[in-house]
Amino acid sequence: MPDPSPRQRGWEVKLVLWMVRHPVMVAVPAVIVIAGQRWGWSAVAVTAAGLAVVTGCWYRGHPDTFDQYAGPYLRAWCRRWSSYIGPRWRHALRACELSITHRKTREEKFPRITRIRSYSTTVDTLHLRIVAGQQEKHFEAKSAELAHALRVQRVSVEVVKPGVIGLHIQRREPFTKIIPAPDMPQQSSTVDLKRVYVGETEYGQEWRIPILGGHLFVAGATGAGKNSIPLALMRSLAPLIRDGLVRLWVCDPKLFEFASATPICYRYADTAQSCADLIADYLAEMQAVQRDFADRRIRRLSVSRETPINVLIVDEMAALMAYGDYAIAKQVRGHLALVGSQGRASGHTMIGMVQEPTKDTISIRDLFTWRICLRLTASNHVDGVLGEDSRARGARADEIPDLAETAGIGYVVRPRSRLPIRVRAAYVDDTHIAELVRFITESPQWTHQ
Ligand SMILES: Nc1ncnc2c1ncn2[C@@H]1O[C@H](COP(=O)(O)OP(=O)(O)OP(=O)(O)O)[C@@H](O)[C@H]1O
Repeated sequence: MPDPSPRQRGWEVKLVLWMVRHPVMVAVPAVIVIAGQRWGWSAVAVTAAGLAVVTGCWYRGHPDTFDQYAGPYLRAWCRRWSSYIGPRWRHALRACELSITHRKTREEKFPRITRIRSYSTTVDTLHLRIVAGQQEKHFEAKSAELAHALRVQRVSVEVVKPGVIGLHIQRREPFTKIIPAPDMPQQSSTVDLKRVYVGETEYGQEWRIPILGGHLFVAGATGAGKNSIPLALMRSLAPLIRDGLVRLWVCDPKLFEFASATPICYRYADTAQSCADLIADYLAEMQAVQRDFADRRIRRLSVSRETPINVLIVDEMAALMAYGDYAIAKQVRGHLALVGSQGRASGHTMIGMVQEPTKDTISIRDLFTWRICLRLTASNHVDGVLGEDSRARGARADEIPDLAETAGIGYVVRPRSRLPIRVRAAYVDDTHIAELVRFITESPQWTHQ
């Protein structure tokens, strides 16, 4: 490597590099000028007006295709030149100490935006080629300051590839409306067990989670809307419950949340002792299935009436595992640890809900494969639920306001990039539960109990 020169790169070289990086910004004016000189300016104006009319008709006439194919690019283009334009962008980065000054030339170097996408009206995704000497941790540490400097609500950070990071910029609250309860599919075969509908993501896409091959942990302060997650799953799985392919084992120590769904539960318990008994039976059933699989040399579950998926829903886990009677808590802790560590392959899935997700209250926290973090009261609980540094990367679950309008809003972490994504569960109220119970119990296939 040569020694750094005290001279800066020439302006004409910078201009050429800018033109190479922004070919569209060079090509469009060039085409307009050439076309204007060749066919006349009125022809250019008529063509431009025609294009605007066609785009307008597409926008108004076919929102589905427009929002999918054209919307993200057009919005991103507008944002590029309105929000992330050079001086404004550089000012924000400089204010947050996210630029690097060359030791000799004193030239400031800024991470360069290589890509912008606006998949929804509320969230922009930027790819940045960072300057040598920077890493994603610098951006994580400054994400709150950067959000203020850009006048947006939240900035999340992910690594895209070496030297390139992604910034996900939430401009305003994406969830201003309640997400309607999931439709109940008519046929079991139409439900993909690896992608069961629960709600929506901040990108305006469906939020789906697997129900087979792991366990689900839902953390949220009181009133955060934890129950909407298992209830939304129950509606999405309705035909499988009806056909005996999914069996629900529900521990409801609060005596309230799932009471109206009792008719469709395979087992239901609402006192500490009966919940402990239910969990003991669930474990015994799991071990019987495992023995049977071992005898028959079965290595993979094929879902059928004989070998259904067993879903154990434990509301308010801390009440059973930490706060209540010592002997019951000890038994429940041991049994749930076995379910958590061994239930995957035999189709024994656990959904645990908790208000205070500390390691002391929920000793088996790490056995859960998928985690959802709704509104929490303490910032240091967020990493405990979603994994190390999740809050720094943008999962600000403790900043979700404690309001009825924000119930069901939370974060999940994208498995590969570990990017926190804001999500909202669909809202299932008493009438939807009654409809679910009727759908299942009034069907001739219902032979569960
Ligand atoms: N997904 C949702 N969308 C909109 N509102 C919701 C949603 N889920 C719940 N709510 C509202 O928030 C209230 C509290 O929800 P819920 O009882 O599920 O919270 P919780 O987290 O289980 O609280 P607790 O632990 O105290 O039982 C509900 O009565 C409902 O009005």
